[in-house]
Amino acid sequence: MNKRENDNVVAILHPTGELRSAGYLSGFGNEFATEAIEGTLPVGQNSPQRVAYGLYAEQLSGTAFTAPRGENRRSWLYRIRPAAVHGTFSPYRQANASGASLHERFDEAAVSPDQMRWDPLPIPETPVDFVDGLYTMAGNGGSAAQHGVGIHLYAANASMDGRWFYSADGEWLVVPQQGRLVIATELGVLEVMPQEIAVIPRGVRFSVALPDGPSRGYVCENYGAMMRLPDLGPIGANGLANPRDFLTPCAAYEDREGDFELVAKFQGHLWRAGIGHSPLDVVGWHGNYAPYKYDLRRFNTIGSISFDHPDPSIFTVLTAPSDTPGTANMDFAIFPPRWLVAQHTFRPPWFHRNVASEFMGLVHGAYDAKAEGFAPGGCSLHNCMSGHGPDAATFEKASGADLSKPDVITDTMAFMFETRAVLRPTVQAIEAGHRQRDYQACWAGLRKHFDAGN
Ligand SMILES: O=C(O)Cc1cc(O)ccc1O
Ligand SMILES: [Fe+2]
Repeated sequence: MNKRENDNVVAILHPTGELRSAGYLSGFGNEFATEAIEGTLPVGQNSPQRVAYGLYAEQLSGTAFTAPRGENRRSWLYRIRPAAVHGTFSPYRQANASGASLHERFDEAAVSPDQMRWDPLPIPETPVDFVDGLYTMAGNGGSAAQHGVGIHLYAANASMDGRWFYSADGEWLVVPQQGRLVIATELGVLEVMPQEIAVIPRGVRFSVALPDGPSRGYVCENYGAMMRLPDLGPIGANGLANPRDFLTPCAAYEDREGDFELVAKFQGHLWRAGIGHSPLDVVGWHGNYAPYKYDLRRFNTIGSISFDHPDPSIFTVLTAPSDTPGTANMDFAIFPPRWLVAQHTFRPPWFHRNVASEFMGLVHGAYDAKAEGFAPGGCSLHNCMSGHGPDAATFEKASGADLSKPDVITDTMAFMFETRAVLRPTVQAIEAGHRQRDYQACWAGLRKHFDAGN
């Protein structure tokens, strides 16, 4: 058999021990086929008696075997050792000085209807990698219930070295805010910059390297049905996030042995097991269950060209359905640079209350509803029916703006994890030193303008 390395594979194992990107395949949820060594993938079947090059065949199922064809997600992996090969798991406690922890305990504090906001999570002063730097902010539902989300932040300054992580509890939407991430997964390597996102399916093992040093960002762990592109309705066949801009990595593997560690998130708890080899040993794979990345700057933003500010659903990048049609378990929406041209309209986001709950973050620049206090890396929580909207400074400015001219918002990238169920902040989030306890003051300056005679 011809054992030639695939020409598309730039480098498998970098001298520093890091896997490097071998390129990408384009499209959302496609049936992909990719091999780092030509001749790896069996032809016309999935599980031959003997796989090429002495590899093992292994199926990775992300949906029920019997899920309808349009929903069914699975991939076949051809690997050096099956995923079953590792030691026994014992409870794992994150190593960091700050006490930050990743968990699923959303019932430890009464959830108040207060609007809440936080400054960016401080970067650690001692070496902390992505796993040890994860910090759960809020969530609902859980892995046992298979619906809801966990919302986490990460702040890290060290690359994961000799260890890999996976979550059996949900898929991970990673939104870096500071620092590039090299996410080396079983199915290939994703390089993700701020203003890009990565999605790692439930169960896929990965490590995170930080080539730019101190890094920070957001994670939405989706316990429910997998995220997908929203339907476009009357928008038509194109627009918002276009499928071809989603990139899935080409196969890349390493054949590495040592005294390593596998960390799992399973039913809300972290576990560790010894593993004698790198689990990133998949030489080829095919299927439609795979990690992907997307550049948020490719989003085709659509808005009002007549009057009134549209509902933010127009900004949906990805949506994860619930059992109720039209009511998502979670939506991921962004607020990218755009023109504001609406006439006789208050152009920024309006004051509102929402049956859904809104967790917002800021990747870059400033957000058009908040003149001050919402910093890149910070976050806010506006829960079910809690009033919110532009702060007083934004209201005053926009109420007096000259609407004869279009206004362009540049240098911005805010986002929202919007959920059907109330987002319950964790005790560590409520008590955090970086929580802005005076957040409500941003609306206190909204003066009474009422004049019945006018
Ligand atoms: O609350 C927010 O800032 C998010 C938001 C933005 C918008 O343009 C319309 C509604 C909405 O909830
Ligand atoms: Fe809102």
